[in-house]
Amino acid sequence: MDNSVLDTLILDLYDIQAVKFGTFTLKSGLSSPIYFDLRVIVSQPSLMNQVSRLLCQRAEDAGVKFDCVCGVPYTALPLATIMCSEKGFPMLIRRKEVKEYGTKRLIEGTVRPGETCLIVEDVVTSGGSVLETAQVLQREGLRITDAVVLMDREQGGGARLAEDGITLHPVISISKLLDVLVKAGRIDTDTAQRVHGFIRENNTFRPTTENGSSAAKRVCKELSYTARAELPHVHPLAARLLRIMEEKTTNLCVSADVTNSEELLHLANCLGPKICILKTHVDILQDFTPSVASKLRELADKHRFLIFEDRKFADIGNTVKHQYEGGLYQISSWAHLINAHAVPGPGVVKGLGAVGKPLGRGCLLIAEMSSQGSLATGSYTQAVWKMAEDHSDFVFGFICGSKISDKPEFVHMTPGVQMQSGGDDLGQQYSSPYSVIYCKGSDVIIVGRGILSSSDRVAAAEEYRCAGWEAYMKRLSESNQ
Ligand SMILES: O=c1ccn([C@@H]2O[C@H](COP(=O)(O)O)[C@@H](O)[C@H]2O)c(=O)[nH]1
Repeated sequence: MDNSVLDTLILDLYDIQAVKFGTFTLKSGLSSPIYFDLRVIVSQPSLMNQVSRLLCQRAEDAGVKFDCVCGVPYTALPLATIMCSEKGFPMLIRRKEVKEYGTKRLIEGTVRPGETCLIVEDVVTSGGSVLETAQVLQREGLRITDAVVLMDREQGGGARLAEDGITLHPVISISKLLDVLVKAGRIDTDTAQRVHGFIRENNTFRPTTENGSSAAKRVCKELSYTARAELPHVHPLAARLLRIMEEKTTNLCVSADVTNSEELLHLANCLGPKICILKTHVDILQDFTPSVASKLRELADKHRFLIFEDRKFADIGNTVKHQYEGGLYQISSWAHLINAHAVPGPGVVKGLGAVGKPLGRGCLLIAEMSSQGSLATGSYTQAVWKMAEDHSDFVFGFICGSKISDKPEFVHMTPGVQMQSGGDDLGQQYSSPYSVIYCKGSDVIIVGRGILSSSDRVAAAEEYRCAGWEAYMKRLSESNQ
């Protein structure tokens, strides 16, 4: 890339106040001696064209191969548009909010699962915005390997993205920017030193190591479900589930969210051959009786699936013991597995375990949720992972959006699955089976309305079974090549 072109661009950016020096409070609360506001370039058509050309050139010089382009909303959207218009690349648009009507899609444009999408961004600090967009695209089955960015603040974004297999290609680094501005006399060396110091002291990157480092995930060879069932420390119920999955070639859990017992039993009988787990919300049944539970158990034996009562226990140990064992539903007497929130602390697992362990039951911890704005992220998810590790005699897996533990004994189950990504009016967010199993490394897809709202539920379940299984086979064969 021609240095004089970059130097002129840097000076132009400074002159239109796209880069400012002083004291600025960032979104994170940090006080920064430098601030970028690249939004102002939308009013400078020739600069927009130049930046877009340089972004294309950066990708080209790095030999990046891609099929389509997506800009991180909002500043990079017009940049991506110009790149695509100039070079004839197909473009995708990421929505930040799901529409409340129409298709409810998060990505507009023609998505072809398996294709590679190049991400375009204006400024990268921690890499968080690029990752967020990458995750939405991955949920649609796209591969994300590279991102081009106009300005890298050199605060760890590149390293963070590399952990997720994304190479960052910056047109300008902050060091280069400071050099050019000092040489041109736009700022003095003290200002440049202050910024250098701030950047050094505020690196946002902390390598993830123990709980689900994606870098580690990629280098590990993957074990088949059967091989995992044979591991010495695997929970007996996890082993049973993994064997069922391999024998029936299914990683589909159907979420039987119906309100009538007859319909529930009918579903269990006709979808039984296609599924490894039937998930219930027993408290939405209008007519539950203990005989419904016994009939469900008979069907589970007949078709070889496990029953998962999605009760999401979240109280102190003593209370959850009663909720699990007693009351109207006597869940522990018929559900092979249950789940719990980690919010109350380890007491919730201890209480449930006191009831479930003697019966050979198992528990999943809710590490992440599929709903928009979920608070179960980041350090909370890590704490859940730790709680599972500490109680692996009862907890054998997670409800999560993607694989969070590298331990093959743990089973990862993901709700919010439909063939088309998007969501509902109440915040549910959907990813495809391919994205959940192949891209995100989860083990089981949990599908409710994707199947229940079909006029032919058996055919729909077969479609999901095939999609989930094929994604698993592809992941397995590629990881063992
Ligand atoms: O994070 C979560 C945890 C649980 N669920 C449950 O899964 C199903 C999803 O139903 P769809 O019709 O496929 O949306 C439902 O029973 C939820 O309670 C979840 O969606 N997300």
